[in-house]
Amino acid sequence: MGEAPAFVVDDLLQNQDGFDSKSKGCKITTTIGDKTYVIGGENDESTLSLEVQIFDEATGNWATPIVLGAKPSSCKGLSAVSLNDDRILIVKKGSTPDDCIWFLEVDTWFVREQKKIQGTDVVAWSKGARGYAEKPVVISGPSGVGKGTLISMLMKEFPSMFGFSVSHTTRAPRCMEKDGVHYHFTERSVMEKDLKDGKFLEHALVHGNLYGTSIEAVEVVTDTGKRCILDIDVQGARSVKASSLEAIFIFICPPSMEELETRLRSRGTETEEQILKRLQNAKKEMEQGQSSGIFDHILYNDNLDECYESLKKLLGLDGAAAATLRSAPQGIDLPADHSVSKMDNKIIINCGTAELKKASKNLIVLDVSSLKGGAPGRTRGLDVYAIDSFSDGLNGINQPS
Ligand SMILES: Nc1nc2c(ncn2[C@@H]2O[C@H](COP(=O)(O)OP(=O)(O)O)[C@@H](O)[C@H]2O)c(=O)[nH]1
Ligand SMILES: Nc1ncnc2c1ncn2[C@@H]1O[C@H](COP(=O)(O)OP(=O)(O)O)[C@@H](O)[C@H]1O
Repeated sequence: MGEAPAFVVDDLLQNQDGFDSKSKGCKITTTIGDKTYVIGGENDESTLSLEVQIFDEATGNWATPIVLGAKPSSCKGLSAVSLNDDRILIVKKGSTPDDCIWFLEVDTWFVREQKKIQGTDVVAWSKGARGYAEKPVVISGPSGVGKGTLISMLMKEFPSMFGFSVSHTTRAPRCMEKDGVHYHFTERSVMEKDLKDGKFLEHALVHGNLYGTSIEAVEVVTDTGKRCILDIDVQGARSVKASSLEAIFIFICPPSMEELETRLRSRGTETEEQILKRLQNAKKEMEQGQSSGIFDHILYNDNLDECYESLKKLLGLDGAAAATLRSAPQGIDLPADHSVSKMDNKIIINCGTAELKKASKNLIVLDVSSLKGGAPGRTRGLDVYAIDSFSDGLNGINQPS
């Protein structure tokens, strides 16, 4: 339990209507229900770190929660607004355009689940990203069915469109596999610690080894504007389905178990013992893949070229527009000097800069009505535009520039 900073107690005694966050010194407080979240901590003279403490009004106690997700870097100041009582939108002052909007999730589905697992207070950071990235693609299927082959074909034909989520695994590398490219080959103790620290979107024990998708593995792909491909087993697909990562789920089936065995053996990467284990697990995976309701599409990989064409078709890549280059998602350019308020689903950022005033655009609006995703991972769907507060008033909000 933490010590209550004196000024925060003062703040807690005052109530403001409408705008629910207050700042004092280097910290900001936001009250949701019985709990007040105190965000910020002095780093040095000019920067703040984003520590989190919780004051529970019902018990009068202070708590330092477990903080999941990649934490925002230090900044020069903060503004905060609570959204839907389950997350706090944070605007970091004086930060780069792609790093100024963050969400501290305090009661989202993910946080509630983590609270149950950890048995204590949990909050989770999620970085805000403008616009939408196309849904990630989850590909599952038994060992040797051709998942890797199909994914390689897709990445070769559409290198600017797809990026591979590089998983962590405790299994040993095969002779052609490169660390950081095919997998992050990891010591079991290291991976277990990272799992405990909440760095993974999902993980599973497969064929006797740990495999997992780190949050970062998905984010590094999505941040480049590419569509993320995950090659994971059925257990992992189930976890992703339950998470905030909205994805397309595809299960690949072999034409027969005999053919699956032939492919596994001819690949020549496993020992006899490993092959037998994979074949045994394949039966279970086939049953789950076809009956669990997780998968949106089931493809049969009999003839490779035909299966690849079907895969492209269901990803919308069979037309002329298929090779269109995707651009990276844009950041949000906020000046250091600004104040923040809230109106329904719109966050109004008043930018007092001379440059913006000259251009008659001194209010920036963040429309948060269509947020998608969230911890673990990015919060997408932020719509951002500038308006002229003097001539349009706030009625001008519906005039995106
Ligand atoms: N849950 C989960 N499964 C994974 C992950 N990465 C790989 N797998 C699955 O682990 C299984 C074994 O993969 P691998 O050792 O590369 O063997 P292969 O499938 O025979 O090529 C496959 O079903 C993969 O889809 C991951 O990050 N999470
Ligand atoms: N349709 C297919 N017909 C014949 N061989 C295939 C086909 N698809 C993949 N293969 C071969 O089967 C083996 C296993 O494929 P791979 O992509 O490594 O499977 P997975 O990633 O699902 O374990 C590889 O040697 C690959 O070249």
